[in-house]
Amino acid sequence: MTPRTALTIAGSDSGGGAGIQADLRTFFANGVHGLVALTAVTVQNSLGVQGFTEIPAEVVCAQIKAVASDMGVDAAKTGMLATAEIIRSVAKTLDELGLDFPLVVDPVAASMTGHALLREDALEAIRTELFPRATLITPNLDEVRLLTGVSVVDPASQRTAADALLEFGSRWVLVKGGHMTGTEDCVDLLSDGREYLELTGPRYLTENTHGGGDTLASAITASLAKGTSVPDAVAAGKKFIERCVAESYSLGAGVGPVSPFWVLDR
Ligand SMILES: Nc1ncnc2c1ncn2[C@@H]1O[C@H](COP(=O)(O)OP(=O)(O)O)[C@@H](O)[C@H]1O
Ligand SMILES: Cc1ncc(COP(=O)(O)O)c(N)n1
Repeated sequence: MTPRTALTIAGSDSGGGAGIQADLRTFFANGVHGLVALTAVTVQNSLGVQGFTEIPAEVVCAQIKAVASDMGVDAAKTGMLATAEIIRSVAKTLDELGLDFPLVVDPVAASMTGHALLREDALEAIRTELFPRATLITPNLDEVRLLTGVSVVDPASQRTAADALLEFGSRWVLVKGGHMTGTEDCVDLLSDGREYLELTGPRYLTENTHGGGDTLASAITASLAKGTSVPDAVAAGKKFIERCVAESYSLGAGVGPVSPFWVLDR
């Protein structure tokens, strides 16, 4: 049977733990066919990002159009978008395609090692060009602070942040709580402004969470590609990432990747 398709518009991680590498293995693990529009080539390993080169915006858009016109896209996600020009061109291309599929926007600004993955002022372009077109946005707490100025430290400020982010025009927001310190559990808050759903899971004691945000967003995108509702897709994604964090591993001298290998024993 032909599987559903999910498109990732994102950068390559030479270390294989984040970016399109994480997206493709997550799509595979969740039974959807992965399509790719590459935005940038990063030079990175477990210690950080040494640099990146962006792909010309017209080539990014040509990749999207090539797969959409021939194979069809059931859901899409964006990760590292590198420049404001790429962001504006992707938004225009999605409009030209009619955007008749769910879009998950992970507003990736920097790697977890603190290295910029966006040229200056490009986060503002994600906010104005992509958030209004998004079914769901999935910022982490650093991105929440950059986008809204809200520092999330507890459930009340997480809710304030969700409300502030929804003002930017996405249908749903997931405020990820992985970086909330001093909490026993990892709580992500999903909201559309009417419902506020807390997704709570254990916090595993590991430093090896490289690629966690990409893996969560692509697991959600895979479920959306199969026609699942946003709350159910996010709940399934949270369960998936939890297991990937639990089974993460050390590789290199720095931060190791989350791991979807457990699906092979399912
Ligand atoms: N130590 C951990 N144990 C369990 N789940 C985690 C852990 N760290 C992050 N997560 C989960 O992984 C996902 C990614 O979260 P987060 O770390 O906040 O974002 P990002 O990877 O984009 O920085 C979230 O669902 C979060 O709850
Ligand atoms: C190409 C690419 N995309 C995304 C990330 C973010 O992942 P993380 O926050 O785990 O470093 C990354 N490091 N590289």
